[in-house]
Amino acid sequence: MSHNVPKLNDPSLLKINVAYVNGEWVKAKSGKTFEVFDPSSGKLIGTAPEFDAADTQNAIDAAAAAFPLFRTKTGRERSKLLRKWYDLMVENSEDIAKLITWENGKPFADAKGEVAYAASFFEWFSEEAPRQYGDTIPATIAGNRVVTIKEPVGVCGLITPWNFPAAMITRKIGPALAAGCTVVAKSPGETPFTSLAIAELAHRAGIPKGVVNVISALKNTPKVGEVLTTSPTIKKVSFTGSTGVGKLLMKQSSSTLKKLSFELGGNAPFIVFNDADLDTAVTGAITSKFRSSGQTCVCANRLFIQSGVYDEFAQRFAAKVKEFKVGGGYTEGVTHGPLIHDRAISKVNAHVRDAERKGGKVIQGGQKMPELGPNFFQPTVITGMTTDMALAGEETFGPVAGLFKFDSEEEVIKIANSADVGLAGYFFSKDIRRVYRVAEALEVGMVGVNTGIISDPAAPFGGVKESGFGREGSKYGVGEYQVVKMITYGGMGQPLQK
Ligand SMILES: NC(=O)c1ccc[n+]([C@@H]2O[C@H](COP(=O)([O-])OP(=O)(O)OC[C@H]3O[C@@H](n4cnc5c(N)ncnc54)[C@H](O)[C@@H]3O)[C@@H](O)[C@H]2O)c1
Ligand SMILES: O=CCCC(=O)O
Repeated sequence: MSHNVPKLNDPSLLKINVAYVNGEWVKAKSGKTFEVFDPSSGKLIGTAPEFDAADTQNAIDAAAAAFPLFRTKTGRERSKLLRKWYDLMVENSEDIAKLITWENGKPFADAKGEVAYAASFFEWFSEEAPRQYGDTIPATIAGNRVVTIKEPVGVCGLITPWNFPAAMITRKIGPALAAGCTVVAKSPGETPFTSLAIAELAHRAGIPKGVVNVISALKNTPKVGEVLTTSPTIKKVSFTGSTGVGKLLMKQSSSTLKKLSFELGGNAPFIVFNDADLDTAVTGAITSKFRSSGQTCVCANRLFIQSGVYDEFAQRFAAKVKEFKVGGGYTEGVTHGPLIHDRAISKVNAHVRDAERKGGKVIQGGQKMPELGPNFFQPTVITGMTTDMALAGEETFGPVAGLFKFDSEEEVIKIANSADVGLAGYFFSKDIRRVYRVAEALEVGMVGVNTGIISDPAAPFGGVKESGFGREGSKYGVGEYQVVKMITYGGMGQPLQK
């Protein structure tokens, strides 16, 4: 087989034309399907069912029917199911990674890293499931006793993007199941096959029918989204994607006042102060900016370098970027794959051309790579960036690093915080007082100090401002899928005098 068509150890993990509803593999009632393409070669991978409103409603009904029993399972029982699912993810990691590379394009080594990351959410939440404690609260009213218990919020609608076809869906399903919720997960239209393979592993793990439903749509996505956000049966929507779509989904959800968690777009500042360890800063910038070819919501978008180290940083950073090998994700030695589609290429190209027009200097890359395929772009470094450029105000979501020069700490904090969004921020410094000061001053949900990698199932992931609200992973993750119920026991009498 050509390197573009991976041979799976277990071919039954590739689900063509079917989605997973109520424990069964089903087609769209209309029989309609949509095509999914390999972003490296542009070739067809296969077709997936184009679910419509009625199909989505069936999945919601299945999740609703499964909820009353699933919510009564003990935390330990739910833990065992998640643990089994985790074990199956690990056992099948090679195949899941092949699917990720095929439909997303990221290099196979990165895809394997994503599977480990994705599985780690099942592991983490299998450990959280049995430990969902309430409170005992001293009452103000004599004779009353007050306690709280945590209850699952109900049926959840989950919507995830293509950039982490495995990890975004497990980061939502893991805590939902730990809390005792049942779910309808809409897989991304660009990368449905990874999610569907994970659904097959749910089946094999013995997750009861209807608890996990994974559906697919491309053209019908807005309709499916509307059903998930307006159905009175759905009590919670968790969405990862762009800020624009987040705003629409929030508006739609207002009709039934759902509980919401939104992980939206970012525009991460990445700041290198004169006193930074430059080797660490260059390594951090490489990993933060170019992870998944710049297509992560926490990728550095604006790199602010203090004037004393600007030239040296730029030269060392560009030299590292020059060493990248761009190509198809299965090719040995390839470090960076394609972008997801031609719209992503157009946006990246527009940001580079705009920067050039306004005086920026491309010192590395800067061009499309049609010789490799339609969706490849050279990893790019631009110096002389200014705040009037498109890249400064808008997330590029691609392999372009724009270097801005700054002089003072006050100046850079002001510019960094001028964005409407606030997901991740990074900075590099060896001054302990500055480290505290700047970490506290940045208007973001997550800060990396002297590191470019912050993603960890144990750490709360989420943003502020127009990057959304809610936290995924960590000890806070399950709470997003629970409601706190307060119970007051009246007439309990006063404590006995001893
Ligand atoms: N904060 C995070 O954790 C995070 C993670 C990944 C991506 N993102 C953001 O997502 C963006 C890139 O992804 P994208 O362009 O695919 O985003 P997008 O918002 O267009 O799509 C994300 C998901 O939402 C679905 N969707 C799109 N329109 C919808 C609608 N009307 N109703 C229901 N679902 C709908 C898509 O099918 C996809 O599955 C970037 O802005 C990035 O920062 C954020
Ligand atoms: O792109 C969004 C998620 C990235 C991550 O979890 O590190």
